[in-house]
Amino acid sequence: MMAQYLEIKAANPGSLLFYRMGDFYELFFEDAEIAAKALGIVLTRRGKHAGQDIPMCGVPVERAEDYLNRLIGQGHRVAVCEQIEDPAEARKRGGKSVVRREVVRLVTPGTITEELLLDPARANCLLAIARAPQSGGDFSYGLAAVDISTGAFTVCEASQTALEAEIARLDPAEIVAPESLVASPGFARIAKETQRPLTPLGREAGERQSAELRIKDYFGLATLDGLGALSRAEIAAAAVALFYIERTQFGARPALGLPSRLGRDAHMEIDAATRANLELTRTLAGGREGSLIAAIDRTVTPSGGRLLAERVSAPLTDAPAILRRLDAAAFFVDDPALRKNVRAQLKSAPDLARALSRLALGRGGPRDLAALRDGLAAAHALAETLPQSSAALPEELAEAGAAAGAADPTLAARLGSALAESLPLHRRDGEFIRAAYDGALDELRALRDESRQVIAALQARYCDMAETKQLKLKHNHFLGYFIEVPQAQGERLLKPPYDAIFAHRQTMADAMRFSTRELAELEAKISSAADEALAREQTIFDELAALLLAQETEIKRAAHALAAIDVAAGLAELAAACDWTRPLVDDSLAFEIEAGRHPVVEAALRASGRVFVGNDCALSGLAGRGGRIAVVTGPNMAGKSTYLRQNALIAVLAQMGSFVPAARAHIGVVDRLFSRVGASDDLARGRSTFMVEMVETAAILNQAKERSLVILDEIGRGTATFDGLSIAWAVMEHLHEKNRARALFATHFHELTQLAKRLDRLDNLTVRVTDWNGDVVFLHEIMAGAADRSYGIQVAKLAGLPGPVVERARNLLAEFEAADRLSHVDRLVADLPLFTMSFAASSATQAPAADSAIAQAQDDALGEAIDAIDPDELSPRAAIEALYRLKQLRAERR
Ligand SMILES: Nc1ncnc2c1ncn2[C@@H]1O[C@H](COP(=O)(O)OP(=O)(O)OP(=O)(O)O)[C@@H](O)[C@H]1O
Repeated sequence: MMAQYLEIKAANPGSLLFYRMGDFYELFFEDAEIAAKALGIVLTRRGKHAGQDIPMCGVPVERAEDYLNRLIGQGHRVAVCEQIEDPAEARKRGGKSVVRREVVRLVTPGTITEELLLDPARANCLLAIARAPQSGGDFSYGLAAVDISTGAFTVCEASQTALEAEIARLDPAEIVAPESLVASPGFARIAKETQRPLTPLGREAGERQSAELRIKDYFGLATLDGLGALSRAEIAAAAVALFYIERTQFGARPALGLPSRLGRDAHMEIDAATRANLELTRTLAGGREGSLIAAIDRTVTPSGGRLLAERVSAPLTDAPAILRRLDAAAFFVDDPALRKNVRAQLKSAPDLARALSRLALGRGGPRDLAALRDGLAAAHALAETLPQSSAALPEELAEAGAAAGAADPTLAARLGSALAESLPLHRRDGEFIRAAYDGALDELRALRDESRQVIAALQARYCDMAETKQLKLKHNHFLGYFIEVPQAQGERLLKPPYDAIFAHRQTMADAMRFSTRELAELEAKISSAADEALAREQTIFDELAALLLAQETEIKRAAHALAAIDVAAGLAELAAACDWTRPLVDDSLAFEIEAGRHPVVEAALRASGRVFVGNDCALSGLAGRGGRIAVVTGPNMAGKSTYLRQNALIAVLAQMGSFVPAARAHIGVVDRLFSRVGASDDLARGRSTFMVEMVETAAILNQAKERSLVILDEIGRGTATFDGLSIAWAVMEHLHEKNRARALFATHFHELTQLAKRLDRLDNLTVRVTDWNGDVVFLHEIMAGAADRSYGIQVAKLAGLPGPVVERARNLLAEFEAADRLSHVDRLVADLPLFTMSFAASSATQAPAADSAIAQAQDDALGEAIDAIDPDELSPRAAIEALYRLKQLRAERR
């Protein structure tokens, strides 16, 4: 057995091996040590290998999902190895034969389908990445995102700079990529930053020649033309995803939809840092509570919740598409009665897509059939309810309504008549088909049950025959049916004439057990009828599953339609309950918010009986001229960060197709959102607060454009005052002159407000506070102008700093203010050349540090170019071209 174990283990490196032995999955050697620690279960020893004890631990098969869940949650992968023959078969081959076993599945974070292992509110995305060289020496990355639990399959393409943001949008549970890509320095850095499990795949996964073939083969297509114009990188990524799925599922084929392509610019680009800062789908601490999604989620189905999360993560950039979604939400806002009705119907709709996927993988159970029964019934009911509205249905809902009714309406009824009232978890337990559904099954069950009744009646007869009233008929797994009598009676039955009828089976401490030929015959009849009934039920299960899978496309469409209706109705519910308004979204550079609020802070304040003060924001600009920048000054705790974030969130909400928390909002589509908010150390990655801040600021200055929205909170505060002020100053000039993005900039450097004198698209805003008996009172109102002072000392007093410290600080402040820092700044504003001029001068003479940064980038480019060459795949001509390119890169380096 150990030889077999070691062979299977060697064939599945990188995974913990769950080795099936009877009712347990056992783990051995290092696997046992890892699992025992991870699961908190007992580590034992069994036998010896190479003279050493073999560490071992095990988990019962019945509870394996629970343990798998915990292992996957901790980032492990598990190979599940089953017995694939009956132990009796093995015995026939000889006493020492080992039961045949095979790994039937690799369980990895990105390929799970079990309800217990999945988060109902989140998609479980497996992300495959591949890259293809482009003319000019750059690379293009293909990303294929597959959710096996629902069959969703999308592909898109990204440049090196956009790759990180795309990964953050997809929020994968696991990333897979060909080994050669994982080893390349540029990719390795990005992959590490994502902190997601990364699985490198062997050379065959990324082979370009076979990529198209793999996709055609999986989907039974003659050509890929029907999928739209997929790029080479996208085809490669899709093929990598399919390669990995086939490898982990061992022949079982998840019911995947055809890969659908997302245009490069279809979504607002939001990098990982901005997502984290704005707490879109989880808070900085990592939880859902307190995030934007938690504040706006009013959906009533798991798939609706997942679609909403997907939309929050990927706001659209196409104004007509945004309007379509807004129309759907507005329709439900305007018809509260219909909304209520629709939401009530949705509540009874279980997770159609996930149940269907489990069935397709052969992992479904009776409850998945029931989910399809209820889900399809709800879908048909909704398809009938929607058109009953008095107003015309908006396009999105009309399409969803039609899709909801697309699956064969007899399916739900068929399942309804087939399935029993209460259902077991596993199909192997049987008893899930209703009586009178299938004649053959009814007969087998009757045979089994009649024999059981005959047995029950036997007890009285055997009492007479054995001349005792103390005889009982019992059943256990080991003996089957047997007769039990007390010891003294048993002794009697061992003797004639009784021994001719009663055959001794077992002697217990105070009882004896017997059998009879009649009992054995009846037992055989029961068990064969029970076995046959169970087999018949399995056949019926397979027939029902096949019927459902034949309608796979229609059911998936219905599932998606339910989710879309749920999202629209949920957003309408939110808008109505919280008094949100429909934003005006177009292709201008507008950004006009009236009385905007922060959805999460407002909800928190409301919960404690306080009111959020709405604030306006005007950043509109003209194409070619760029948007406006607002510099917000004001005391600590006044509400600057809240104001900055709320405006970014309003843009996200509007572009995902939601109403917004404002009295009025006009937003010209934002194509990239950047935020640098709050300070957070990233010691795990070896970066200080200031370094993180500068890296994120650098990304913004290098990438923001006219259509971007930029939120900068207290840039430069993590270093010495004048360094910080100088950096903040230069950053603002760059934003105004070069990036020209719409931007909000909160700062404690009051000196920066002077810049409004020189930069025409810059406005100063401040948050109103009043001084009441020496204490600061926050009014949270944003108004034009600059703060006269920081009130830092008053806030420190509020926070409970000891009185003498506060007093001393007051005196020091008075002295510092006397030193008159401001007048110095006034001079600066008048004297310093504007950024554009200094920029022109400085780009002529590159600083040495910049030189070395460029050289470093060129080294990287050279390295990447070498990495991209796959000698086995090069034609002679491509080889020559590659050589020229390398020489050229080297020449540039000199
Ligand atoms: N518009 C508002 N209406 C009501 N309360 C608000 C509003 N804005 C902010 N607050 C309250 O003020 C608190 C502080 O806000 P915020 O963190 O935005 O201040 P800040 O000016 O950025 O402070 P600091 O400069 O110290 O970072 C919030 O937690 C919230 O309770």
